[in-house]
Amino acid sequence: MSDRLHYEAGFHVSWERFHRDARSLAARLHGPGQPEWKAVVAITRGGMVPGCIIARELGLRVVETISVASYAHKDQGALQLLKAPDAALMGDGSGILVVDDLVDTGRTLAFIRERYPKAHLAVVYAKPQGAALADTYIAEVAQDSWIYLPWDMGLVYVDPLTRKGNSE
Ligand SMILES: O=P(O)(O)OC[C@H]1O[C@H](OP(=O)(O)OP(=O)(O)O)[C@H](O)[C@@H]1O
Ligand SMILES: O=c1[nH]c(=O)c2nc[nH]c2[nH]1
Ligand SMILES: [Mg+2]
Repeated sequence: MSDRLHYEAGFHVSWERFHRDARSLAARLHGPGQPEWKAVVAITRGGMVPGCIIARELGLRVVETISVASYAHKDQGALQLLKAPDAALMGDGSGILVVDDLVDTGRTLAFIRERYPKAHLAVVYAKPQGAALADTYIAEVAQDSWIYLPWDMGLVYVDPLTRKGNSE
């Protein structure tokens, strides 16, 4: 059963909105005062979509991935690195833009921060519990809301509020 069933509300994000918000994130990471970014590192899988949009906006051709999995089974709370980015590229994270779609509890970003303390951690959406772990984010979403991302949804028929006006 998915975690999302335990959330009070839903925050549904269309492709158009996600693209706009990811572009806003890119704009915040660009310009005076911002470092010359060496690379975008997307946290798979959700970070690959904003990672692509940001790399395009900022003209960055070096794009890496990091894959982190949570294992609730044996060791609850433990995260495991399934795929590390290139160590020579990463160093301590200086000049590296790590991108994810969202931060919720903050466990994923805390794991990344521990390994790459100087990296810039950028996410599109942040829930209050994990927001402080992100260096930059675009919109805050309530902790009790499940964020429905466009690649997890499809178009469906919705019943009208009333049957009035329909011939039987
Ligand atoms: O702040 P946290 O509580 O750690 O949660 C945030 C992470 O959870 C989701 O990824 P998930 O691990 O579900 O994998 P996915 O990106 O492959 O969907 C989301 O994309 C973030 O990476
Ligand atoms: O699609 C998602 N929406 C969320 O709100 C969330 N929180 C953790 N992981 C998540 N994935
Ligand atoms: Mg993810």
